[in-house]
Amino acid sequence: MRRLLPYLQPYRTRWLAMVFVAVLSTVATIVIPLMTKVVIDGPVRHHDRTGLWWWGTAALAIGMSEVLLWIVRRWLVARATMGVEADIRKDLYARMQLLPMSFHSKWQSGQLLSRIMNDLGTVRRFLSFGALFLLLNTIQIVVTTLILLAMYWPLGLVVVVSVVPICVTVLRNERKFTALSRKAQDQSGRVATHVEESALGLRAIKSFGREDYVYDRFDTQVKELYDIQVGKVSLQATFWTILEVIPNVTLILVLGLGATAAGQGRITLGTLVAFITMMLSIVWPIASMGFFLSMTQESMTAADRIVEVFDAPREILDGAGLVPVRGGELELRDVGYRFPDGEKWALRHLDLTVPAGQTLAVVGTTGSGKTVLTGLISRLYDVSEGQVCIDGEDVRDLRLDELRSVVATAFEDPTLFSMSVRENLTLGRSDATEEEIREALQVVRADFVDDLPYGLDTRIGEQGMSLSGGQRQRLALARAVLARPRIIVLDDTLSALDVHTEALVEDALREVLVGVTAIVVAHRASTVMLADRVALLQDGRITHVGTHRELLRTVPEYRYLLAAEDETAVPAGGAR
Ligand SMILES: Nc1ncnc2c1ncn2[C@@H]1O[C@H](COP(=O)(O)OP(=O)(O)OP(=O)(O)O)[C@@H](O)[C@H]1O
Repeated sequence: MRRLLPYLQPYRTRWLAMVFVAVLSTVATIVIPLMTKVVIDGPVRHHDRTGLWWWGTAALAIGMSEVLLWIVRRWLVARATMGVEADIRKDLYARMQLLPMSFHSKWQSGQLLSRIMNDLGTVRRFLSFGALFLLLNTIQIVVTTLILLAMYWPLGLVVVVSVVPICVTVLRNERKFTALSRKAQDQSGRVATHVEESALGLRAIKSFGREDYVYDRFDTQVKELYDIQVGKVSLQATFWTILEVIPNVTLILVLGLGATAAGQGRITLGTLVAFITMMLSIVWPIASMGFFLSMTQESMTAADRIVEVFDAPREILDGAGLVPVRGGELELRDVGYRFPDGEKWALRHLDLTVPAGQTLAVVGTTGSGKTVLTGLISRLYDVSEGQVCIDGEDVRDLRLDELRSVVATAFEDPTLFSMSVRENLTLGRSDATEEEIREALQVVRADFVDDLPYGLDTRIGEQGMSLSGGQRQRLALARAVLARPRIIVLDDTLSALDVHTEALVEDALREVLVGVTAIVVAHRASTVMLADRVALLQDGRITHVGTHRELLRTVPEYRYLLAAEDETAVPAGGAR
């Protein structure tokens, strides 16, 4: 929580104004019973009508100003804390964008969602009224108790003694409650993950008719959340009850002892009335402390969860250098990569050079490390050993924004965002002209865009679901082409296209690849033909590099991998 407090800094004037106004209204709350004492022991006792009017009017004025102060406080609350929530949320989001792929593959997306939405809301509620009431209630309880002690110490002592079991209860339950809060927050993250996954994977669930199975799993998760919440409420119920009962029992004692003392003339009637009124005025602050203390604990665990995201190591740090303005030669020097938790090397001892303007195809069995290799170029992952260099500069020494504007990647599984086709396309280059967008669409043969209801301005659904796999791949490819990179990385980007569309896109790509350094992950001979050379990746190692013809002639594994192409040739030959 302390770590999040600096976010209050820009709003400190409003926040302090809010606290000041609230403290003033608490002062009014405390003063009114004191006035009662003065009225009873003064004007009422002495039948002084004028004095009664004066004091009555003064009490009314203080009461009215208390109301006004409450209104002002409520008005200030939103202004003081909504901004804090928005600022933390923006920073948290920015942080999530900076965190490496290894972080995102470890963390469930629902956990991030629940932290950025629920936990932040909890912290904001605490900052806007939880912390405030904790402070106000404490001030009110302490000041009132001191006044009570000063008015008639034996009765004041009764009030002080009654605070002891309250403190004991709070301390005893605090740790249990904190643990339960954390459990509940983590579990609600898991529930959010489940909802998100099943919404995204609805097609697979429906096609296998496994709605019941998914529902049962969800039910188990929700039941667990329910049990934790009920546990939390039971615990709260115990200590809230104690906090409710103790001040009321104390009140009964004060009434009895106070009446006796007044009867014996040890205190005035005014003191007794003021005493009881003041005692009544702290019943709610004491009783509500349970609520505000649990709110504090909840928001502290929520703040912990938020800070965990801020504290996750960035790993992939910005370099200082600019990408040299040269052709874009790409070089892998003894590169190795191992996933942080992985035992096996995904890639090892990779030595490759792609001269500027040339295209290298990477062919390999599934799981051989092709995608990992493509991710190393734009530093989605950092090499575990060796170096990836562009024009002789280690990519880790370059500024990330520079690097990523020079290298464009299109993935096999294209991600399109819930925005217009145009916005999706210009993600890598926001200043692209209409003509350039059209050219890029022409390269990938995405004529279907003109048939969309609003053309380029059509908003495509979540993850572009309203488009076919091949259409999505072509848009992702157009996005990479439009970025006009010096180095283009295509990770099996044509896999979802039919043979004819693929051939058309390849023809156009051939033109795009002129003058651009490219790495093209390929499964089909026709795509391999785009490249000047081919590298065969086997089990994380490059075993052969050469032209397509050379490898076809000399490497049986390579022939085997592209065998599907030969088979497609057979029926054609057979038909002839
Ligand atoms: N996040 C991860 N953590 C640990 N291992 C991973 C992770 N992602 C991938 N791997 C492993 O790394 C290896 C290489 O994966 P990669 O995705 O690069 O294969 P690929 O050659 O692109 O396969 P495909 O052709 O099927 O896409 C695989 O053995 C895979 O299981």
